[in-house]
This record gives sequence, C-alpha cells and structure tokens, in this order.
Amino acid sequence: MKQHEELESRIETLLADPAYADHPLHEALASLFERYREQTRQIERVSRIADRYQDAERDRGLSYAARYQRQLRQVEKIVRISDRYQNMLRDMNQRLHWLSSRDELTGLPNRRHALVRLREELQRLGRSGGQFCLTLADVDHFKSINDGYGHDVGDRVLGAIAHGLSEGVRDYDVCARWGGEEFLLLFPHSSIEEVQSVLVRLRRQVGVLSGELLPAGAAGLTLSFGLTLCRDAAEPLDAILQRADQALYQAKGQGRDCVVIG
Ligand SMILES: Nc1nc2c(ncn2[C@@H]2O[C@H](COP(=O)(O)OP(=O)(O)OP(=O)(O)O)[C@@H](O)[C@H]2O)c(=O)[nH]1
Repeated sequence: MKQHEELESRIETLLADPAYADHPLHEALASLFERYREQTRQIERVSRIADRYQDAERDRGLSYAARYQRQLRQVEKIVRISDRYQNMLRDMNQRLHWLSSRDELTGLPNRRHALVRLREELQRLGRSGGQFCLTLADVDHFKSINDGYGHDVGDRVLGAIAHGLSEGVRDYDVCARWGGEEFLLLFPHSSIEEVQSVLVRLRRQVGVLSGELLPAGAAGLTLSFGLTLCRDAAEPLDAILQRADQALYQAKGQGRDCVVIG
C-alpha cells in the first residue's frame, strides 16, 4: 500500500510541477488520474453497499463460511480493479519520465539526461577507475542553412545529424542533444585514439548527409569537435565540460571541420 501511496504522491507532484504544464501528456495524465480517483470512490461506494448487503444476508441466516467466501470474492474483485489502475498509472509515469529525458526534435537524450549520465560515469570512475572521453560537436555555419533553406530544412538537418551520430556510436556510448546545433558524445572506457577513429567515421557520415538533404551546389555539412579525456573521478564535471568547450572553440577558430583535443 505504501508503494501505491508513493506513486500517487509522485504523480500529484508531477502534475503540480509547472515545468510539465505544457507537456502533451500532462492533460492525459491529469484526466487519467481523476478517473482513477473516481474509480476509487466508486469502489468505496460498492464496498459500503456490499457491507450493507452482507448484513442483510446475515439476517437471512447464511453460514459464516458462505459469508466469508462472498466477502473474499468482493475483495478479490476490488484488488483486481485497483491493480489494473495502478499498473496504468505506473506505465504512464514511466512514459512521462522517458519523455522528460528526451529532446523533442531529434529524439536524442536531452541535456538533463546527458548530465545525469556524465555524473554516473564520474561515479563509476571513482569506483572502478579507468577513463572516459567527452566530445562536444557543433554543426558548422548552421545559421546559413536556416537562412538559406529555411528553418524546416534546418530542423531536418539536425534530425539527420542526430540520427547519424547516434547510429555511429556503440550502444553504451551516449549521444545527446546538448542544445541548439550542438551535440554531446560520451565514450565510456575509451582512449583519445579510439574516439578519434570513431570521429573520422562520424564526420564521413555527416558529409554524406549534405547530398541527401541540401540542394546540389550547397556547401557540405561539417562538424567541429572538442574532445577531452577524463581519468580523475575527483575532477568537477564543470571543469571537464569547460575543457571540451574550449577545445570546440579552438576548433571553430582553426577554420572548423576538425577535431581539437583539450
Ligand atoms: N532549425 C533550427 N535551428 C536552430 C535550432 N536551434 C538552434 N538553431 C539555430 O542554429 C544557429 C546557430 O548559429 P550560430 O551560433 O551563429 O552558429 P553557426 O552558424 O553554426 O556558426 P559556427 O558555429 O560558428 O560555425 C542559429 O541560427 C539558431 O537559430 C533548432 O532547433 N532548429
């Protein structure tokens, strides 16, 4: 029962959170939750009626065993209904949680989720040692794509790049949309050399997208990368991110379409 109460209180908190007020699932969850409450009220009413009914049965001289069986069936029915609604609420809750960690345009994990994964990776480093690499990737001259071909084409390009990057890394790497036209790639258990060779492949894939998404004669799509290695679990996350960001900044300064190690 405690679990159910916790779930209900969690849903109430989510519904009251202004951050989700405009979320497409907010209204659906609110209606479902109200329905669930109404069902609970109905079950309580049924329960009260059942109690009165049982009193009447007693008057008619039913045996204790028969009365017990009747009551048991009532309870089983109520539990079944209640379980069904609890499961529905749990599924909705899980879906809401999943959506809140995704970027709507690209379907990639969002910045919030990337930060959670980065903190987890630092904790893992503290427990078992090793290393990981972090890369920030930024689409070059993306503004000119929006300006030249329109925002919709810009959105499609971002979606296609996101797809190309996430398909090009391992399952346990993280490819997230860091914001705007910037992506974050986290490579657990990887050296700089290993990541460099992955980036060669990713850059080639992104280059191919130009021909598929932009008119003939358009400048090719390229990305600039800032890459950094982390071995020290005690290093603050901000410092690691700043190193990757500085390296990315240098990559832009060096004429773009390149990888700089920071
Ligand atoms: N279509 C689209 N454009 C976006 C989105 N997010 C950010 N942008 C655009 O991305 C562009 C980024 O422009 P800048 O920061 O000047 O960078 P840039 O043109 O890529 O130039 P460099 O990074 O210096 O190579 C801006 O025009 C933003 O409006 C989005 O979700 N969709």
